[in-house]
Amino acid sequence: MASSFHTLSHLTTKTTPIRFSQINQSPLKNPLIYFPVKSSNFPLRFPAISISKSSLNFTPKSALMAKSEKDYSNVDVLDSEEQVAFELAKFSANLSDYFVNERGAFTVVVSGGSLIKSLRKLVEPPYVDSIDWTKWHVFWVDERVVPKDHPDSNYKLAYDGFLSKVPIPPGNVYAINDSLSAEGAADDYEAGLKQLVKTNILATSPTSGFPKFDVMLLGMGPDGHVASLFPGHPLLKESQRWVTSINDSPKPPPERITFTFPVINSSANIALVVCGSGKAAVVKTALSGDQSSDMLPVQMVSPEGELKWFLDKEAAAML
Ligand SMILES: O=C1O[C@H](COP(=O)(O)O)[C@@H](O)[C@H](O)[C@H]1O
Repeated sequence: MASSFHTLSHLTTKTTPIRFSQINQSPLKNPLIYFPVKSSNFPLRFPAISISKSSLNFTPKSALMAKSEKDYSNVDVLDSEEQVAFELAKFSANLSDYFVNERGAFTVVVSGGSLIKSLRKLVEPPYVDSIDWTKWHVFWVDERVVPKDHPDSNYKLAYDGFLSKVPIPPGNVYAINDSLSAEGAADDYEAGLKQLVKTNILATSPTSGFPKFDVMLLGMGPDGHVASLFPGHPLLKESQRWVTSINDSPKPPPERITFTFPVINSSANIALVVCGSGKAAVVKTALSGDQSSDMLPVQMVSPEGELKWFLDKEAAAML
């Protein structure tokens, strides 16, 4: 199925999304090399986690640890959300340099919600000037099926807070086709991703066969949802599709599309960015390794590559 992306004609943009077929697909330097990059220099490290996911027939690396073996080495607790934003910018810029150098492109997946505000330091010096934005390819881990100028649109949120401020080529911004139904938009987005795999902009994981993005920058809801994958929802078990639709999202608006867990967990790098006291209890449950706790979607995030949590003090208060 041919894929399409809508042009946002009513906005004057530096980064207007266009149809997949219009993308300038220049050959990549080294399309097959994907290495997770270990970030460093984060101020505070905890000793770490063990999480049970056996109830979902899912065996994350952490589940292989002994129960008592806590390892919080991938959890960074920063003094404030401002510090989180600084560290997230440093993390993203380092990965950008690495992947642009290795393969001539950088595939970045963003969520909606509070994450976008935490990207604000990327659009300030030194990063705004030092990053090779022309090599960025931007995707959404989930999107609400609303027009792109609607207040609920994750595209609009990212455009207003981030994309409008950096010179990413318009053809490298992959928004949904908002003229389709949720199901149609999910099919269309998946077809678009498959097209990008064919042109080596997007790699696939040799292990899973699913697309392997260089980095996913994800938020988490107060109920532990990530992307539009909500607690107890059957979509948590989706194992075939790359992108799927949901018509009964418990958080409005109800109609959305979302990447599935096999795609999320094929990533080379994932940053989970969580701030505020309202999420402290879920952070504690997610990182506690409490075998008796009900499964939270965030506990199913277990990438092939690296997972790093960025927490402010408030979100980490119950650890
Ligand atoms: O509905 C959504 O919510 C989550 C979490 O949002 P936050 O504002 O609590 O950080 C977000 O990650 C997702 O992309 C969005 O569609």
